[in-house]
Amino acid sequence: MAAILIDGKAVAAALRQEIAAEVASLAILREKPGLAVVLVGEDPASQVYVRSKAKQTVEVGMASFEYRLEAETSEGDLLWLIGELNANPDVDGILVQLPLPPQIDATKVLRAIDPSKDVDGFHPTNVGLVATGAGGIMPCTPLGALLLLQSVKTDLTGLDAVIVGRSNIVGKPMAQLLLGAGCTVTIAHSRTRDLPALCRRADIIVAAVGRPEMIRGDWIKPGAIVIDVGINRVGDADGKSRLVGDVAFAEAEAVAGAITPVPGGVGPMTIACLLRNTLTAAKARRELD
Ligand SMILES: Nc1nc(=O)c2c([nH]1)NC[C@@H]1CN(c3ccc(C(=O)N[C@@H](CCC(=O)O)C(=O)O)cc3)C=[N+]21
Repeated sequence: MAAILIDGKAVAAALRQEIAAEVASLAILREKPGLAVVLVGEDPASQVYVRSKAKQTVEVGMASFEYRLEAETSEGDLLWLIGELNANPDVDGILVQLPLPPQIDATKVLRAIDPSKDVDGFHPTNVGLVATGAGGIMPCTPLGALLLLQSVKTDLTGLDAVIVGRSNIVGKPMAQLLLGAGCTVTIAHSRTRDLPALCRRADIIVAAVGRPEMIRGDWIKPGAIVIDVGINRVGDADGKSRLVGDVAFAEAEAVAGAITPVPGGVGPMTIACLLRNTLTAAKARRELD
């Protein structure tokens, strides 16, 4: 039996519609929510993401503020801009696109963002609030992955989840969200012994390692739900490039119960969740929560 294909594009579009409706009703009473995106340097992939973030922000009825700074921008100048955005009442959410150039300490920059405007959920205050189940802003990619899981199975209680990858951006916060949803969570990484055997026990696999097609079909328990967070650009034999995930999709699809594609899986959800976090932050700042 072939796997259910989890359509991230469709789930994200439905989520954006809900957000747009709520933004419209909110905007009757108050200023519309605003999202500021800061890009340092000219990384082409980052430029594509920033452009689609701005477009979708406007589409749901929010204000979009874009800041494109040259690659040589100093840490001090970036910190100054963040101070301005923290103080600007039209800005509800601030996102500083990662990675940052080497002269800038990303940790320092992320800590400078007002936690109530930290729509990426990367500030230690939000990390701590989410980890203790005390609220806080959830990071967009793990939140999107969780919503995709719940789109095929509403109750995840008691399921064995294996997350492959231990990054602060995906692996660790994903573990917190799955714990919160009642899963038994294992975080695997490059030093894990016998990763294939560990994965074979999982009801849920979340792949977030950034290695093209590393997770093979025979690592997957029949019927398991597979969420592929990886976005890897690889060169084809004919010289063209294409996007693949961290999961060998064709093999995995034959075994899994449900699986996300790349592209069209977690990626679109990341942006939809960014908009959701911006709306949540805007409501909190307007004391409508
Ligand atoms: N502070 C910060 N927050 C981020 O959330 C953040 C970041 N920095 N730096 C870069 C990564 C990457 N990221 C993506 C968002 C959407 C897609 C996406 O929509 N991808 C499409 C395909 C896009 C394509 O064709 O290239 C898809 O998977 O279907 C991908 C990647 C957010 N990031």
